[in-house]
Amino acid sequence: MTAPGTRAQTPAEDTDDLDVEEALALVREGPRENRDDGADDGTGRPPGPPPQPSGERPAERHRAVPWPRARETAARAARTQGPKGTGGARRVPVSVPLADALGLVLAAALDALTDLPSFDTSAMDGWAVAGPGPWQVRDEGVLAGHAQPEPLTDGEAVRIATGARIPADTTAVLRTEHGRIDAQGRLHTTREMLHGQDIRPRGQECRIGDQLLPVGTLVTPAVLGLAAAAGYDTVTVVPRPRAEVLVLGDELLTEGLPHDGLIRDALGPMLPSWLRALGAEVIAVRRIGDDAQALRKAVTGSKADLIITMGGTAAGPVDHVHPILERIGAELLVDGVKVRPGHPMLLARTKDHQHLVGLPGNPLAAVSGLLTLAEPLLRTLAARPAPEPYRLPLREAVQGHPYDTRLIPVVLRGDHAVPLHYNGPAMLRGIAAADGLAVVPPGGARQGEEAEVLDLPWAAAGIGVCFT
Ligand SMILES: Nc1nc2c(c(=O)[nH]1)N[C@H]1C(S)=C(S)[C@@H](COP(=O)(O)OP(=O)(O)OC[C@H]3O[C@@H](n4cnc5c(N)ncnc54)[C@H](O)[C@@H]3O)O[C@H]1N2
Ligand code: MOO
Repeated sequence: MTAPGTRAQTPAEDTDDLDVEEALALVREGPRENRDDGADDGTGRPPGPPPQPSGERPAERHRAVPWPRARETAARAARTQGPKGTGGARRVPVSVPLADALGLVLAAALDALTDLPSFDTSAMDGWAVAGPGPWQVRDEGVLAGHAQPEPLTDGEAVRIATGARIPADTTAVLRTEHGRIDAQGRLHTTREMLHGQDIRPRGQECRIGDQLLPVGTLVTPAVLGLAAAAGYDTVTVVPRPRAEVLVLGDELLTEGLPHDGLIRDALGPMLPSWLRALGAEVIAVRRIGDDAQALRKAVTGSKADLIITMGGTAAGPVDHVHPILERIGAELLVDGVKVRPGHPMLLARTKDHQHLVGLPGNPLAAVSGLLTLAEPLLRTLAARPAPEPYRLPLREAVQGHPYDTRLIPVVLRGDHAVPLHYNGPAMLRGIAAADGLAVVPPGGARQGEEAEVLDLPWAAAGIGVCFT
């Protein structure tokens, strides 16, 4: 690996960060016409037969789908009949207390349960007055939250607080700063007054039964506030999809320093909170090791909507994910994706209303799988709106993979995406500092060229907001 100081001047290719397989694929880049399997890679370039990069199962290149198609497949897999307006989400709506609704999506329209305001109310601190001044001021004032005050008679005024009920026959509210009391105790206005001034009439914002927000609205803090104001204690929402995480690999330690060929599990601490940020409820995290029977039992016994496995997707002696899926008769919907890192990722339907996303074990490859397959699937299950795609110019050139999309950690600086180094499949150093991932098409991107950017859930929303 090159010392960090020498990297600043280099384009964000980092061939030295690539695994052997990726690096070989790069040097073996053939002419575009010699592309592999005839599949559309979303670039509009003509397909052709592939060279076989080393370390790849031959059959995999034929099954691997282009990155955009993998995302569409994952979104579609979750789409069946669901509440109208929720984009086909299949979950049965639930009623939850407002405190638990943040980040969920409304499965029933938010119709006002009351007029808002529900009574004529003062918009300002001052005096409620009746008729033209000067006015005789009552001794007793009117505060917010109190019972209906006595009606005013013409020429009478009463001290009133913002939000208090307006006495019957009030013609206007005079603000404190616009009134003057003379020596006889009479109230005068220092400004011209309009009839109805600073009175919020009942129903000004909505009438009972008005639709305030449609089905499909994401529940934000502001939506919670509106729902409360409109009289709701609970709202009807699409429930969080339930996710179960299966951590594979005998080499993983849960604490302490790596030793004797054992390494720290980096995905166990990362995935559950990331899944929650993507809208899931994580119902279990199980450590399976490299035990095929335990994996089978965990998969067949799971009650989750989405099972996520981490590791074991490739063709090694203890890579049990493919064999187990085959044995239980799961339907492979995506078996390899033309994306680096992460190409061995997979998506399977394990049974009705249950899917499994197999993330590769290399940590950045797992992130790639999470954003490529789990994100669209969870988003559709949760009926969340798809993020609006956006593109930014790259501050540095990024060398591409010859045939596959690359996902490169970037920080956003001004109007540019700055590619980060340490973006190799086994590295988390780049992504831990990143605001997003740039989507670099096959063949790469020049300096200044625009690339799509996938936001990381916490980059825009703030860490406290997105992990609810
Ligand atoms: N013959 C082939 N070998 C490999 C291929 C291939 O296509 N053919 N693909 C390579 C690529 S690319 C990747 S990515 C990995 C994917 O491998 P698996 O999904 O089977 O993952 P493992 O072999 O279990 O682990 C790979 C790597 O990641 C480490 N790992 C696993 N889990 C964790 C974790 N929770 N925290 C931190 N690190 C983890 C594991 O120790 C390995 O070093 O396969 C290549 N090989
Ligand atoms: O190239 Mo793998 O998919 O390490 O990421």
